[in-house]
Amino acid sequence: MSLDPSIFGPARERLRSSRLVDGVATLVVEATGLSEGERAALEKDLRAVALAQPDVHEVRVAMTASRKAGPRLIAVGSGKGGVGKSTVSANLAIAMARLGRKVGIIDADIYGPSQPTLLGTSERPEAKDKQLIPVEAHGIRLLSVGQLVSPGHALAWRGPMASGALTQLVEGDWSDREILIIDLPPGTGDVQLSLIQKSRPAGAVIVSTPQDLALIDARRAVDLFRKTEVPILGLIENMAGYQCPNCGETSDPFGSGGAEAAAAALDVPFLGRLPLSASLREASDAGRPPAAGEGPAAAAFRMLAEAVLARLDP
Ligand SMILES: Nc1ncnc2c1ncn2[C@@H]1O[C@H](COP(=O)(O)OP(=O)(O)OP(=O)(O)O)[C@@H](O)[C@H]1O
Repeated sequence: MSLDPSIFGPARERLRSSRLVDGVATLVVEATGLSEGERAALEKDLRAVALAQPDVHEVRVAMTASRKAGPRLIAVGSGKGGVGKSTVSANLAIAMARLGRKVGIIDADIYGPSQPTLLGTSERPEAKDKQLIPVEAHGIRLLSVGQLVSPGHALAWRGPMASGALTQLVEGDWSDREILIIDLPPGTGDVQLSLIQKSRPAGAVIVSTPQDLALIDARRAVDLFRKTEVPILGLIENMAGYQCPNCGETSDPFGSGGAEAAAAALDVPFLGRLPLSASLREASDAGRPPAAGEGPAAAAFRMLAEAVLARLDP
């Protein structure tokens, strides 16, 4: 025997079967595309309706979801600008590629798209059947807002125009990629919110500097990802301590451990730190991402990449 689907109202659209045997109702529900929260709410509603039926003593709900093929997204965000989010995104992507992953990067920073500079490429993407084909650089693929507009113009964009362009980037031809890093615009406003809702990242990385102010901003980023139910893979502390250009030694003129403590207080994993380093900045500005080379910076990014991947696939 089965329950009459109409008792479930609009939720019946997701109901695939509703059997009733000896007072036990078994509901099979199609949950593709729903967030954890939406699934839980749907399950609660269905359960309540079924339990209210006279012959039902127990309800079992089975959720099924067809896994969408394609890359998994990792959003890299920061509460404010200038903390090194783009630098970290680019080098994480390259370090992951060097660990054998097929990686793409979406530069969604409408206020200052810097990935073409960081990756040293001025190539423009071609379009095939209205779909953008990402360009290749340092073993990864890239689509950037910066490739769609001339420098300095992105800033003037308003809501719908910006989100139209961002949709084009997200819907580019990423079919052969396993992982897509998305370099979000700095901050925690509406642009970030709608991009996260649209692209549904599998996880998020937050970049912060050790200064108190930036950590308050990191808290905002944490709140944004919690609100959108994106699992936070962890916090990366950037510009932590000062690396002497002569001897390579790192000192902590402003004290150390702030971000680690903040991560603990925010209840997010601490993924590691990168020192303030003149050579890192020079190489980045010149389009030579340190993660693509050898040396301490490459090793640091490799460790961060491993930490992120370990959280993504525990
Ligand atoms: N660890 C570091 N040591 C030295 N300089 C760094 C470090 N990380 C980033 N920078 C430099 O800081 C500047 C800002 O970095 P980046 O553009 O990556 O930050 P962002 O958070 O993405 O900024 P925006 O919000 O403006 O996009 C760049 O000049 C970059 O080279």
